[in-house]
Amino acid sequence: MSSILIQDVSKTFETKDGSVHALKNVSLSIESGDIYGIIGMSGAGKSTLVRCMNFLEVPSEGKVLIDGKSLSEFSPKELRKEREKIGMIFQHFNLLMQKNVLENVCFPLYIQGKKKAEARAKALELLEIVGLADRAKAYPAQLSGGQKQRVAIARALASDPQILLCDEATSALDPQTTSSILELLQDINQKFGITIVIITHQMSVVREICTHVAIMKDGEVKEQGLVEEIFSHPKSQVAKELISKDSGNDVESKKLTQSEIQDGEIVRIVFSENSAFEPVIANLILTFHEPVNILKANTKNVGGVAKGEMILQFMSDSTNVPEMKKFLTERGLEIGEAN
Ligand SMILES: Nc1ncnc2c1ncn2[C@@H]1O[C@H](COP(=O)(O)OP(=O)(O)OP(=O)(O)O)[C@@H](O)[C@H]1O
Repeated sequence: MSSILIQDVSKTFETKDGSVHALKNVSLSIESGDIYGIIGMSGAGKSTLVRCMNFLEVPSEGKVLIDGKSLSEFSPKELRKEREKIGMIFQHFNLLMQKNVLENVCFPLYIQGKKKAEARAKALELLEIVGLADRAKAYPAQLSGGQKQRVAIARALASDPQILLCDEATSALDPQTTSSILELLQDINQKFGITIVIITHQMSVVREICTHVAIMKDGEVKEQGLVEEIFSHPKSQVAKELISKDSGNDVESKKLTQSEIQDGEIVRIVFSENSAFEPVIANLILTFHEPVNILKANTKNVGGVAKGEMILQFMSDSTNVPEMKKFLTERGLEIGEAN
């Protein structure tokens, strides 16, 4: 397992049209075993940041430390060795189209100096792990996008990496295939303890598997922390925007018109990491035998638990409101005033 520490990293590209400040004083701490999401819109600096993590891009300023060792202090030979610890997968898979699946996975093993038989045995083991052992003889052109990404993952695992960097690895895939690739990445993280960094522009990818997230805009990290915490209490404007654009809303945001709103008390409830794993609102209604208006709901399924917020309105003549609020707080929901 390996940790990555990014300290005050800036990266400036000099172009004929002037300087491009792709990263501005970025600091991140990715712990061993994390699945860490880096999210932001196009041009935010995500790819540049992830390329700095293995020094494919050398920062203009600041340090990158892997397991406490600064990459800038390595000799070119040591850096090559260190890079073997860091696998990478990409949006367009980058497979060798003239080679079959088995030979694609063998390729990094040959570069490490492994003999053909040994390389093939290991490649087959890896293909087994990614669920493609039966396609070893196929060529990339004969595979679906999801299968190609599985081959790329097997190839990335060939050098027994401790870190796997995934640059928009699911962006070219449909939602169902995306989920199956994310499941595979989660499996790999758990089975082999590999630290995974996922670059994406889709919040749904972050909430499906990431433990932590950094939200980038204009070369800066605007917000970072635990995924659950950021989904429950986004602070930055960009986090709020990304969460509201997340197409995976389990409950559609619905605003009732003024005429539909009666004059009962209105509260804002927040589902957080402490919230109960149960259909809380349904149980509230069943327990108190009275209706509750859901004026607005913006909840999402984060790792199987509801996260987000709702605006609720109690019946205007209800005498149960204090007890109903108690019911909600006992289930780990936060209650505040709706504004
Ligand atoms: N080699 C380069 N030379 C000049 N400018 C670059 C270079 N690489 C990246 N940039 C610029 O740096 C900024 C950040 O780019 P980067 O690719 O890191 O963003 P991103 O968030 O990964 O975007 P995308 O999702 O579109 O790939 C952009 O303005 C980009 O044009």
